[in-house]
Amino acid sequence: MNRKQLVDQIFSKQSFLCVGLDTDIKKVPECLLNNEDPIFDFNKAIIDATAQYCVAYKPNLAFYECMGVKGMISFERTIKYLKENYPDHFIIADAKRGDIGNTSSMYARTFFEEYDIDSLTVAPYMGEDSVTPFLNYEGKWVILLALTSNKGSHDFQLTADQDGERLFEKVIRKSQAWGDEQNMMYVVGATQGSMFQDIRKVAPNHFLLVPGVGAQGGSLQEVCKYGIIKDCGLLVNSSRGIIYASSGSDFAEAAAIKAEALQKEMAIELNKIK
Ligand SMILES: O=C(O)c1cc(=O)[nH]c(=O)n1[C@@H]1O[C@H](COP(=O)(O)O)[C@@H](O)[C@H]1O
Repeated sequence: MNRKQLVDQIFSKQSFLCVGLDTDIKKVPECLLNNEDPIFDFNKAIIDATAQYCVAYKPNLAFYECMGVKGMISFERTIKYLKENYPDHFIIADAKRGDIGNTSSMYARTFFEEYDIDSLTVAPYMGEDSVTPFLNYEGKWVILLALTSNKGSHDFQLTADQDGERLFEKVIRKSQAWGDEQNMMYVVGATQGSMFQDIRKVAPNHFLLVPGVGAQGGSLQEVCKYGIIKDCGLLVNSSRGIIYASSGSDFAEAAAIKAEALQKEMAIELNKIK
């Protein structure tokens, strides 16, 4: 999916919500546990209930890989279901990959050829040759970790060099020589608040994937105040806050209510940039 198609979806649906499919078998409601593939059935119900309120889905690979082959089958079925039934939704494989060039090429083949997913989260730590193999695919996106939502983001990402440039700024500045605004986004945690001002100084036009609203306590209003741009430039993710809104048999309806509430707030923010 290219940037224009993503932006068209955002404005037509009045939403820049990404629903995180962090599906933990230990949190799947009891009513599904005797099914043959409870993870897929849970995802399918969540997708059907929330699709009208969001523009993207982000399955996090950790939640599938931890179940071995069975988990990967649930992942593959989820991707296939999305592509067949909701082809306009942007799909993010949250796998945080990145390795020496020939290994990154294999990761790229996995997610962009075998699964044919729109985008992949990538860790920048190993530098240019670990990232560029992901950028050779027309219509596919690298989503590079820049300033993450967790406490540990302070350990390295905020450290400045002798010229005062912080590591997350260096990542964003240098990586702009590898990809562009049409094939590269950055991850910036919603918990970073006013730091979005600093992000927009180095990446004024790039799309940002913003996890951390909901369970991690980030503020959508604050993210928008400092981070929104003319064509929106934001995909805001919530996982647990939506998919585990209820642990009962009404889990899908409860997820829809949470997703709709976020979509309504997003519509207000989009109205401000019209
Ligand atoms: O790359 C990510 O998506 C990510 C980056 C980051 O800085 N913080 C972060 O929480 N994430 C992911 O975003 C999701 C957040 O989930 P919730 O906190 O349940 O909404 C998880 O899948 C995390 O792995």
